[in-house]
Amino acid sequence: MRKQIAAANWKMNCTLQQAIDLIDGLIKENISIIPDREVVIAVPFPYLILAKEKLKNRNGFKVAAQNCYTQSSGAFTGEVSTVMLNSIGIDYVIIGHSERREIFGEDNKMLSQKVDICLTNNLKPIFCCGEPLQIRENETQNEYVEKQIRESLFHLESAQLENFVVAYEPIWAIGTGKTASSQQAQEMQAHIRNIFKEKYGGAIAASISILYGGSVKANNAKEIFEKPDVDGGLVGGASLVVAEFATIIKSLK
Ligand SMILES: O=C[C@H](O)COP(=O)(O)O
Repeated sequence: MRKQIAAANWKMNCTLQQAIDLIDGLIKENISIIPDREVVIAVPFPYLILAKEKLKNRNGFKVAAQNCYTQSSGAFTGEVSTVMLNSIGIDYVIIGHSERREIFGEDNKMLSQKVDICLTNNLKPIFCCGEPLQIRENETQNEYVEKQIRESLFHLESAQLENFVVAYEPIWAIGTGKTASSQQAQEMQAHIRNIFKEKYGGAIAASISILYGGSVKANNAKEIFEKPDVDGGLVGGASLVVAEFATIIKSLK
């Protein structure tokens, strides 16, 4: 079911004490989450159980991992599997964040395997896509994003796309303070929905939550989120400040 989602991606930030303060601070805000909305907190692996425990009685709050490996278990030193994440009650996994693609060389094929293993182990992927600056300047961003989606997701059956979340994150807008305009976000997100419509039909396309990510802040979230194909945001820097993220949650439509 399509939901409006405010997702925090803490990335590789926070000591244990900072993580505790951040989650407690959010809880203290006492924001009530209505049924068709969700708040997802993607924390570093060491804090997953803590986040899960603290948020377990909070309606609408979900916990996400920021990555997973392609295999369920075995000799893969340093990796974390979706079987493990499922066993501690994690709800979502961010797949294919541009930092994973760029810094760790994750390609569309590997990401298709990560999506598969998430779905096998009852974890919902938040599948990230988005173009670098040069592609935007060449005006080939629509083809670029379509290729990312086609190569990583088009092998899925329609039923596997229930509860699926996509995050469009133009790389030139991540952590730069340079946000895509709400119009640019809407145009791309309508395009993404149309890609799913052509492959899977209108009902499936309409059921997918498509988030925007890239310098979402308290002062621009409302304008971006009110666009018809923007179902909330994947928020980096601003999710590390309680008051900022609380305002972003309240900006969901
Ligand atoms: O996952 C979040 C995105 O990379 C956006 O990060 P940002 O809000 O710091 O630009």
